[in-house]
Amino acid sequence: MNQSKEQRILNFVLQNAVRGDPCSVMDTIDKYCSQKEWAMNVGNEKGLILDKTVEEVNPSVALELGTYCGYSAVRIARLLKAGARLLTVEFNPEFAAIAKQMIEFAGVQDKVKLLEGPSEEIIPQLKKKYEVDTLDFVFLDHWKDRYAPDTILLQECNLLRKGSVLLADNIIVPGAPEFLKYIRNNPRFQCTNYPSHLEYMKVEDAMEKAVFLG
Ligand SMILES: CCCNc1ncnc2c1ncn2[C@@H]1O[C@H](/C=C/CNC(=O)c2cc(-c3ccc(F)cc3)cc(O)c2O)[C@H](C)[C@H]1O
Ligand SMILES: [Mg+2]
Repeated sequence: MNQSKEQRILNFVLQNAVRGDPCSVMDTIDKYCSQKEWAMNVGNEKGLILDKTVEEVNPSVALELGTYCGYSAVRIARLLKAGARLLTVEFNPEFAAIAKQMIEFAGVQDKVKLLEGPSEEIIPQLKKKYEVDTLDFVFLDHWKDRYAPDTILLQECNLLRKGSVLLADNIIVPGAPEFLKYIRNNPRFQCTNYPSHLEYMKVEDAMEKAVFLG
């Protein structure tokens, strides 16, 4: 059976990146996806906005919704302090398997826990099953129509505290209109928009940061 694009990306990393070097893994994925096959990794331009936000928050517990190939999991995990952890959620078994290998090759597996399943099932389990008190940082990059319901679910599950930071990808392309409407009209969130470009393209995109005010 012929390989998937995601398998080709992983193979390119395994053959060309430096094992144990997260930046080498990120650069190799970006090289492949800009020169050979486009893929929906957050990429290096929006990745810098992600980096700055993670460094600013310096989270002890971070959550990512939508692991895909693991590019942003590697990107986030490389910046985490000793003892901090990233929980990343992916419901497609093929992508979860690829991301697991990507995360291990990058050498950040000790900081990352990949949770396989749909976010609407995993989020309510975070406190009891995954020993989470509250989340310091959440990166939303899964199906765009799920950003708003999952943000509501995070609140219902008492997983946000005063100062928790949400960062959402793809505010312009593909767009997350319901999320924007919800978060920008909600007095419990302080929102900031970060204009950028779609990964590997000259198309405008943006990220939205939303700080929970408690
Ligand atoms: C219902 C279950 C919800 N719960 C879930 N629970 C767990 N995992 C979930 C859930 N919902 C989805 N996932 C996983 O997350 C990933 C999904 C990621 C989705 N990302 C996009 O669609 C996108 C598109 C473009 C784009 C831009 C321009 C174009 F022309 C084409 C494409 C660019 C971008 O940066 C993008 O992030 C992964 C594929 C999928 O299995
Ligand atoms: Mg995205």
